[in-house]
Amino acid sequence: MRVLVVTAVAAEAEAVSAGLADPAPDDRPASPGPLPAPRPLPAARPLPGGRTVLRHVRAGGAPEAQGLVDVVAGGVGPAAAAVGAACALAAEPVPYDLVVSAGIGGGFPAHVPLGGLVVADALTAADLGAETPDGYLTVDELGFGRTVHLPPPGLPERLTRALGPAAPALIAPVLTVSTVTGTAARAAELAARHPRAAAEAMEGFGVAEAAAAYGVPVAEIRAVSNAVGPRDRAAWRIGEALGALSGAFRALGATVFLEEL
Ligand SMILES: O=C(O)c1cccc(C(=O)CC[C@H]2O[C@@H](n3cnc4c(=O)[nH]cnc43)[C@H](O)[C@@H]2O)c1
Repeated sequence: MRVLVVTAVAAEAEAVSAGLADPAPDDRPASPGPLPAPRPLPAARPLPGGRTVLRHVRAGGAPEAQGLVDVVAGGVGPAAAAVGAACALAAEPVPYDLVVSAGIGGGFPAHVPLGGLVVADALTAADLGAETPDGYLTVDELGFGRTVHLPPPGLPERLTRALGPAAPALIAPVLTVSTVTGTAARAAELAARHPRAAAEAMEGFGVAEAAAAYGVPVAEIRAVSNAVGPRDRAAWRIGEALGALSGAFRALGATVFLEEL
């Protein structure tokens, strides 16, 4: 497996990397072993915009057969994320098997608690469309573009199984927004339009657009740092969410990312 993980900010990339580099707990299924600590990509392949790739390689075998997870902080928002993901995809001579959008996110409290994990079964652009006198229209309804990318069938379930009971995750749509929801009215509007959505973040759909352009499957994993609703920055539990993100990638790095998906 060759996996590209795209986060928004460096703190998220470091949390993912820390999880990947951490030994798996004893009660996990036997695996070839944890991915070792990351090393920076060779300077010959820097990414534009000062983006850095953290590379985790499974030791042994020929270079082209090695399991590999690259982690890059692409930037905040769908546009930066799409650029970051596309640059990383373009820089890698051997194609990736999977691109994962990962990071912290807002959770819809009816579905997921703070610190909880969501594995997306749909990566949905929730504000890519037009307001009309008759309501909101998505770009698909307007007749151009798309607003939803889906992971391969069964992948969210396999990822969730690999997370295991220590890091239980909900499988549900994750919304991508360009503006963090900050009012109850906006939260209610999004929930009415996307009743199954469990989380919102700002990058998944952008990462998915880049992955689709390269013909690579996509997934999204979010650790909930705050509730979607009235803005209360003091109530954000960023440390807890980053810890949950590390835990998730600790489990995935020890098992599923080393196998065929
Ligand atoms: O301040 C910090 O220490 C810090 C550490 C890590 C990450 C952050 C971020 O602010 C990351 C921004 C990132 O988080 C996603 N996010 C989180 N909550 C929401 C939300 O309610 N609605 C939308 N997006 C959210 C988003 O993907 C941002 O890119 C700070």
